[in-house]
Amino acid sequence: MSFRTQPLPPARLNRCQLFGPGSRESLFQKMAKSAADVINLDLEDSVAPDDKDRARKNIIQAIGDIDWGDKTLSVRINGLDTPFWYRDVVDLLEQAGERLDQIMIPKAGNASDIYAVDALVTAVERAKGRTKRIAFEVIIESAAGICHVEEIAASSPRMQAISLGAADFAASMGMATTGIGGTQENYYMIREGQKYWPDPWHWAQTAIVAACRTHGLLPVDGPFGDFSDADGFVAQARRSATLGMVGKWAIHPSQVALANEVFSPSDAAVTEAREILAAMEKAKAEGAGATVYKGRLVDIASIKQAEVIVRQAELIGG
Ligand SMILES: CC(C)(COP(=O)(O)OP(=O)(O)OC[C@H]1O[C@@H](n2cnc3c(N)ncnc32)[C@H](O)[C@@H]1OP(=O)(O)O)[C@@H](O)C(=O)NCCC(=O)NCCSC(=O)C[C@H](O)C(=O)O
Ligand SMILES: [Mg+2]
Repeated sequence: MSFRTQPLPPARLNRCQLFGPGSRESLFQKMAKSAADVINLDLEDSVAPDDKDRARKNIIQAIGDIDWGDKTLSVRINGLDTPFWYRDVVDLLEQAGERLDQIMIPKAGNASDIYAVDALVTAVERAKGRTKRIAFEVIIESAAGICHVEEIAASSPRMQAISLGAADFAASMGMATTGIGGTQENYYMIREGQKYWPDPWHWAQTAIVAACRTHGLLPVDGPFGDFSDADGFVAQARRSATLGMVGKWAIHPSQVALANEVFSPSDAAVTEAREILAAMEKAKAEGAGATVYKGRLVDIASIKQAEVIVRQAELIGG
């Protein structure tokens, strides 16, 4: 273990982030009543340029008017390459109530992007005497973003989470697909005549997980575009969970329960984790650093693995 110990991420649930366009205010109440842990009201790519002003007004009003319960409430601002983002930040921070928790910064390319938003947010917070510090979540969705993911993760104390945005990422990388996440038909290997489809998002996800874990942030898998394909969504989410991601976006309400299910440890997994912790307590009391549980080795590293599952279960209330 390095001299610097690994920081824990924010202790909050982030199993599902439900998105909805800021221009479709009829969805807001339904989003608030959903089972998603995080709500992302969008000002960016799901809102047409001519609708940006109206969407901003809708969102500012809804932040105060709607009962968002105990959800994390986040607004995705426009990218720093647009003329919209500064107005998003200024209007939100000047006019929206303290219920707003987080700003999502899309298409981050390097730490300076986060620095710029931080400077503006800090100035408006001070000018308006806002008492709650707005948190940041960032989307990695470009070649530059993935190259600089570690400096982005370290860029500001406001940082809480990083997501992979598969659609823009694919475009920026020049990937030959129009799919948003999931298996890609032409990304396959052949062994003894059998096709096998590896995961083209795997390496980017792993880079995001490593950067997040190094800096105590929540790594999140982004959108899965084909909301009629529940099996495909679940397979993608399970791969992400196995790699260490804590949740996934939903771009349709049908995906919320699927994400919550995948990113909540099963009762059997929690029971097993607690049994491993108990077995290791017993081993420690007997002066041993390792023992056998259900015929397999468990040791001090197993304690940390089991604690990941138990911590998540405790957050959920299990
Ligand atoms: C995808 C949609 C446009 C589909 O909308 P719609 O045609 O209305 O869906 P349905 O008729 O199937 O809806 C069934 C009921 O569910 C309600 N509904 C629909 N969407 C939502 C929602 N997001 N939250 C809550 N409730 C929702 C409908 O009103 C129906 O209700 P009822 O009539 O009472 O039964 C739409 O789902 C949508 O706009 N989704 C979000 C799109 C979005 O925000 N996209 C941005 C994120 S993805 C992205 O940006 C890519 C990323 O950056 C990257 O680069 O990868
Ligand atoms: Mg995008």
